[in-house]
Amino acid sequence: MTQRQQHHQRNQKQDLKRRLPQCLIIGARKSGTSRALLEFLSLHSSIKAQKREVHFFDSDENFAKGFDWYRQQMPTSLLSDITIEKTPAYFVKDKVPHRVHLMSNNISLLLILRNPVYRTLSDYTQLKLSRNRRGFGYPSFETFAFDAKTQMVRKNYKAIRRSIYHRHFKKWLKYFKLSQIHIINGDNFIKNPLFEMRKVEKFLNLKNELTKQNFYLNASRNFYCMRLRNETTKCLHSSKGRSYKNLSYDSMNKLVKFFRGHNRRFYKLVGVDFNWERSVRMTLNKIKKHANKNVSSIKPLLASF
Ligand SMILES: Nc1ncnc2c1ncn2[C@@H]1O[C@H](COP(=O)(O)OS(=O)(=O)O)[C@@H](OP(=O)(O)O)[C@H]1O
Repeated sequence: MTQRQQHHQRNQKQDLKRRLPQCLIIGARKSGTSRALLEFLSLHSSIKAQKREVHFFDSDENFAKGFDWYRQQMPTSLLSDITIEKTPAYFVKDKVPHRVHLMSNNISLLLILRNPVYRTLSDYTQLKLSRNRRGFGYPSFETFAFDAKTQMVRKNYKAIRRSIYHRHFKKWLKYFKLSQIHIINGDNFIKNPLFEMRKVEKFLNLKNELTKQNFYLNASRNFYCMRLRNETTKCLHSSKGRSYKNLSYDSMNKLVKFFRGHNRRFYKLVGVDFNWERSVRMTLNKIKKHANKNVSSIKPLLASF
């Protein structure tokens, strides 16, 4: 090693510290935030990610511990790296945007959003399976989502409320410029992760490192998995990429109609039309073809049922 290289290595070591994140993945829950986006981003050599959800900004108890405590939760990084933390609950919790702004007003924010109908079903399925695992039964999706008397969509059901994106997004726009928030189309991200990851690299001013070699479509999972640097492969946990069971055409259609206006308001806020209704309508049309109008299993987008 030359003297210059030794000097450079010494400087780099001294530079290695725990730093507050310069980028946050703020959500949304069940959109690919927790694993897919963070794992795919971590393939980049300049990304230093805390893999655990720290829940700093949404928990009063953690926030009271202060920014220095938060910094200590981060992995070590070089000055040239980008430290990232993700907690999907950040997107929907009222206090969070202000608290993030107190830490940094020029932070970069990543928000991955799926079609709200699929996100809602995914949210319900997650809660149902976790109750079932503990040996409890769980009421049907319709019991939660539709008023027993009127059969109208219950906007206060948590899984629905979390999918009314414009309401949550408005709170972020009070503190941050639209240009600071990069929205990833979660449905596209499932189908073509490289395309979406390249846009993320650009947004974060990272050099373009990710290539098609990093991703491959796993036939049995019907989802993209990663090829790591040491030539091994890694898919996400089997709890990611589930099928949603037993939703009728009418229930699904009711959800599509409910979200129509909310989606339009969101498109207007961000200046992008995500065309969510079109993609879910394609699923609906497939369901219609089933004689009994019952969906035995939906696996959106990549797989057919
Ligand atoms: N490559 C790949 N492999 C597996 N799963 C993928 C992938 N890309 C995106 N997704 C989608 O990620 C959804 C889970 O989202 P999150 O990780 O944000 O869920 S959580 O909020 O942390 O529980 C998960 O939701 P479900 O399909 O409902 O299980 C997936 O649709």
